[in-house]
Amino acid sequence: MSEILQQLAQVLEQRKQESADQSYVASLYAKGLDHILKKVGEEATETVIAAKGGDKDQIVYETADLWFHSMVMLADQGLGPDDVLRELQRRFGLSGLEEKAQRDK
Ligand SMILES: N=c1c2ncn([C@@H]3O[C@H](COP(=O)(O)OP(=O)(O)OP(=O)(O)O)[C@@H](O)[C@H]3O)c2ncn1[C@@H]1O[C@H](COP(=O)(O)O)[C@@H](O)[C@H]1O
Repeated sequence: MSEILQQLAQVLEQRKQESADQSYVASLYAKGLDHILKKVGEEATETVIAAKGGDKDQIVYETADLWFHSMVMLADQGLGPDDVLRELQRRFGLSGLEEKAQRDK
């Protein structure tokens, strides 16, 4: 399933060469990092509201918007889904409580 993340990441890279009036992603790059971060914040808020509402379809829809805009932010910063997946892999099996205890030492 993570194949779609790789495919989307490729499209996001290609959109760096395209014009803002032909592509929504290119228009986000053209508006700059602050605008992309504003979209990430908006989509995060909409995801929270959807989860409070409890409608499963709406939660999936808003989370997809949040993941998509987060991926645009990563691409803008020269990063991609592999970087985040590697970090999740590194954490896998390490209890959040243990990790916090190590950090607080
Ligand atoms: N997955 C997405 C995707 N998810 C959401 N969106 C867009 O993100 C926007 C969501 O923002 P809002 O809900 O705030 O709607 P809005 O008011 O129109 O947005 P703003 O004008 O405020 O930015 C909508 O325009 C959606 O169409 C996406 N746009 C593109 N993609 C992927 O990116 C690819 C490249 O897109 P283009 O660059 O547009 O060709 C597409 O083929 C898709 O795979």
